[in-house]
Amino acid sequence: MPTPDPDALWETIRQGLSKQLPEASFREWIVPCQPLRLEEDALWIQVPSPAAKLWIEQQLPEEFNDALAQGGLGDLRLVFQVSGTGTVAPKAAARPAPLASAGSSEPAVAFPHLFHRYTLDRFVVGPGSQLAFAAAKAVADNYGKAATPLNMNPLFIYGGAGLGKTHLMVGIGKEIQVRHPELRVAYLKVDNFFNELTVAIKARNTEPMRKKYQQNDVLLLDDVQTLGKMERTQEEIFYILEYLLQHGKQIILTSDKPPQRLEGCHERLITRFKWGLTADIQPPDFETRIAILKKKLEDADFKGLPSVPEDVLTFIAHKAKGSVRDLEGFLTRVIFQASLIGVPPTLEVAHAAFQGQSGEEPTAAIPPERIYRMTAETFNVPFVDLMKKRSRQQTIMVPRQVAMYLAREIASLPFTDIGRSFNMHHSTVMNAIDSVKQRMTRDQEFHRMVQALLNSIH
Ligand SMILES: Nc1ncnc2c1ncn2[C@@H]1O[C@H](COP(=O)(O)OP(=O)(O)OP(=O)(O)O)[C@@H](O)[C@H]1O
Repeated sequence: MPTPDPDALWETIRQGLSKQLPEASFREWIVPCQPLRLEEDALWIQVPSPAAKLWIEQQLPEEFNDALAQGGLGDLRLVFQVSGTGTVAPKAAARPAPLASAGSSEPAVAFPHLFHRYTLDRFVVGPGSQLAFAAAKAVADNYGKAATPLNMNPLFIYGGAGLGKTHLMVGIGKEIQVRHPELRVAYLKVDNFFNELTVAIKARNTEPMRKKYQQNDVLLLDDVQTLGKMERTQEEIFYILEYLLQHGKQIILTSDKPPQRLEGCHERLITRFKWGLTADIQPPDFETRIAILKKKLEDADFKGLPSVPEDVLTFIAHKAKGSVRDLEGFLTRVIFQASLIGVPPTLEVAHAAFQGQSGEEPTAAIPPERIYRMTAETFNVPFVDLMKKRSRQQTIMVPRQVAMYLAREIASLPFTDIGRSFNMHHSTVMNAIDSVKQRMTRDQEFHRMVQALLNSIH
C-alpha cells in the first residue's frame, strides 16, 4: 500500500520523472505541478493551465507510467486538475480494477491508466502498419478459438521509435479483455520487470514474482530489445514465456528490431520470439499522418478548443515525417502555443511552434524538379525519359508514377500541375498515384524503397 501522504508520493514520482525527462522538459512541465490530495487510489495533482494539462496527458503518459512503476506505485491513479478549477473526483465505478504491487501473488498490472487512449479503434491504419494491424485484429478476434490457420503466438511487433507498437499491443489486450472479462491480461515493460526482479533478488524471493506473471492469460511484454544486457531478466522471462506458451496463453511482444537482430539475447529466447508471427510497422505516409492528426483531434482532451484548420494539419504532416509521437507532439505544441497567447491555431502559430521545436527556419517548399530528378536517379532512368518519353515500359512507367506520387506527397502539388510537368491529363496522374499507393500496400519492398526515397528528398 502506498503511504497516504500526497507530498511523499509526488516526490517519488518527481524523482522518477527527473531521471527520464530532459532537464528543460522537467522544468517546464513537472516543476510547476503541485500535489493536492489523495482520494482512495487517486493522487490529485494541480497543473498551472489547461494547456499544461493537455501536454502532460497527451505527451507524457509513458514517462509518468514508468515513474509510477519504478516507484512501486503501479496501482496509483493520477488526476490532473487545472489550478482554480474545482473538478469533482470521478465516481468509483470509473476506476480501474485494483492492481497488485511488486512481489505479491496477485495478478500483474493490467493496463496503465494513462494508456486509456491506446485502443484498436483509435489506431489509424496506413500502408506501413497494415500487416501489424491485421495481425493485431486476428489475435483479438481468434482468442480462445481452437484452430486458427496461422500460429500467431507470440505476436512479435517491431518498428522504429514512436510508431505505435505499444498502442497496438495494448489495444489487442484491451480488445481481448472486453470480450473475455474473466481473463487476466497484463502489460509489462521489460525495464520495469528488471527493477521488480532486482528487488525480489535482494529479498531472495523471486518465486512469487514468477508465479504472478505465469498466472496471466495474455501477457503484453513491451520493449524486449532492452533485454540484451540483462542476463537474469532474460532467464526469468524465458521461464515465464515458456510456461505461458505451454499452457496455450497468448503473448504479444514489441521491439525496435526483428528477433534475429536482437543483440545479446539468448538463442533459446529468440527462438521463442520467432515461433509465431512477426509483423513490422513502418513510418506512416502523408495521408496516414493527416488521418492520425484528425483522429487525435477527436480525443476528449481537444474538445472545446479552437479547431485546427486544414492548412495547419498539412504543414504539421509535412514537417513531422518520422515518429507518430513527434507528429502528435507537434500538433499539441501548436494548440498549446495558440492557447497560451490566446489566438487560434493558424499557420503562423504552426511556423513559430516548428521553429521553437526544431530551432530551424521552416524550409522553403521543395521544387518539384528536384523530386523528379532524384526519382530518375534512384531508378536509374534518364531525366528526360522520365518526363517526356511516351512509353508503357515498366522501367519508365513505374518511376514516373512514383515521381507523381512523391510530388503530391512532398510538395502537395495539385494533380493538374503534376500533369502539366509530364504532359498528361490530371486523371492519369490520379490513377498513377493510386496505383503506387496500392502497390505500396501489397509489396513491402516497394513500400520501403518509396519511403526511403521520400525521406531522402529534403
Ligand atoms: N497508427 C497510429 N494511429 C494513432 N495513433 C498512433 C499511431 N501510431 C502511433 N500513435 C500514437 O503515437 C504515440 C506513440 O506510440 P507508441 O508509444 O505506441 O509507440 P512505440 O512504437 O511503442 O514507441 P517506442 O518504441 O518509443 O516505445 C502514442 O500516443 C500513440 O497513440
